[in-house]
Amino acid sequence: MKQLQTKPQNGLRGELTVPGDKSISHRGIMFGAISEGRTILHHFLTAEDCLSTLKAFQQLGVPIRRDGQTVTIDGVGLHGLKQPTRPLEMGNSGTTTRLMMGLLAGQNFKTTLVGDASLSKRPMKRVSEPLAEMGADIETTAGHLPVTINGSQLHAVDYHLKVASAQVKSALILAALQADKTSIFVEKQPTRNHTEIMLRAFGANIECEPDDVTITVHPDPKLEGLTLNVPGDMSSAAFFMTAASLVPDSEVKLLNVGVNETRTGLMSILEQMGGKVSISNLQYGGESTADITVNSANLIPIEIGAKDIPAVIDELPLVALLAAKANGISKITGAGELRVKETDRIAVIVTEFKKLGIAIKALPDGFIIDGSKPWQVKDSHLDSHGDHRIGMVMAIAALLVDKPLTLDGADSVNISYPEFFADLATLL
Ligand SMILES: O=C(O)C1=C[C@@H](OP(=O)(O)O)[C@@H](O)[C@H](O)C1
Ligand SMILES: C=C(OP(=O)(O)O)C(=O)O
Repeated sequence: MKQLQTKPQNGLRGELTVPGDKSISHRGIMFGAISEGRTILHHFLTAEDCLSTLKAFQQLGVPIRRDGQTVTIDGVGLHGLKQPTRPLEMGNSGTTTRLMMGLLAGQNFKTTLVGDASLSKRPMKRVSEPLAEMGADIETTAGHLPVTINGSQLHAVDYHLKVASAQVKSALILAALQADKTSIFVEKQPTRNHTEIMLRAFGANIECEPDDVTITVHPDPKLEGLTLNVPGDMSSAAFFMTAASLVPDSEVKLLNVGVNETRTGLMSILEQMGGKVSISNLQYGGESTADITVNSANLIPIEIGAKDIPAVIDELPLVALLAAKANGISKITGAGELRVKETDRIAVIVTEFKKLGIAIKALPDGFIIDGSKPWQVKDSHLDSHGDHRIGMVMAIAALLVDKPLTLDGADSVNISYPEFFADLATLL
């Protein structure tokens, strides 16, 4: 049980470099592993989820060394992975599991993937079913982990995705690299596009149409290792962007954050709510970065729906917190995907916010929140429910409360942001 910092005396002030992007760190390991030659990742995210990916590829026979945040991968090529001697441990990481299902479906060996209790409850048919249309032979446990993948020759497909999910899309792209012909995928909605951007940088022939939802994948690319600086994770920066907006008298600058536009939903939402956000030092590239400065502001309520969700999917607990301090009623819909994350994030946000007396109501696919009502602590024992993002959002919420609060399961931050509490302390 951790004692949380409650209402700070002064505003939050300072500059921070947040850890490397989780999505890009996972992909850096995976794509480096299946390339020829050496890949070096700088500012790699050394959190549990990305370490699960790193260890899994070591078990697949890929030489990978890590020295702090620098990872060196001696790629074995698309056909050079080796059958592991035991099941691969996915830990808590949905991204590792789903992307690896796509990659391993086309290999010439059998693999079993296992995970922790939370991951073992998350749906895997969303990946195994479309992969089966490509000829993949995957056995799930009633749609969940453990999953056994009997690698086989895959064939090309023309497939319309049924869920707006970058993990499902990425699994299909990785399978399509190993198919007999060219595949075409059409997304329901644009989702984060790191797989497309990064695989192209490694040498894959992937075309993305201007409609942002149609992706053509040509098989059997020659992938070559490269050196990559992982940008700061927008999803981690988002905690401090929210905190700086809500704690009066704050100014926080977040350095070198990835601003890929499939990830900047929180910035647009904050702007629409009257937040004070500005960017500087914009560095264009495959994955652009910028410094983001946020000042405290009085916020107005917002309504967001399905089309807004993918670019802010992991930050929705923070949008709920912003709404809980806005001067009116906010509505978030189209976010049913939150129910199948590390926890049912709709249910746990409502449970935890109610402990602080926040006027929040669950919808099947979102929330209604009345931020005009004052908060009133009803239960001072907060709980992450083992979900890293819930633990961190409750730590930010605590900054707005003037009674002592504790957090159970604070260790869950190690999944995506082990330095979270230390970084927060530097701003106080
Ligand atoms: O592809 C990725 O790296 C991710 C995609 C998203 O999941 P879905 O694809 O399930 O939406 C996101 O929630 C997750 O944190 C990371
Ligand atoms: C949903 C998340 O990750 P994953 O799906 O990789 O477990 C997250 O980081 O919020």
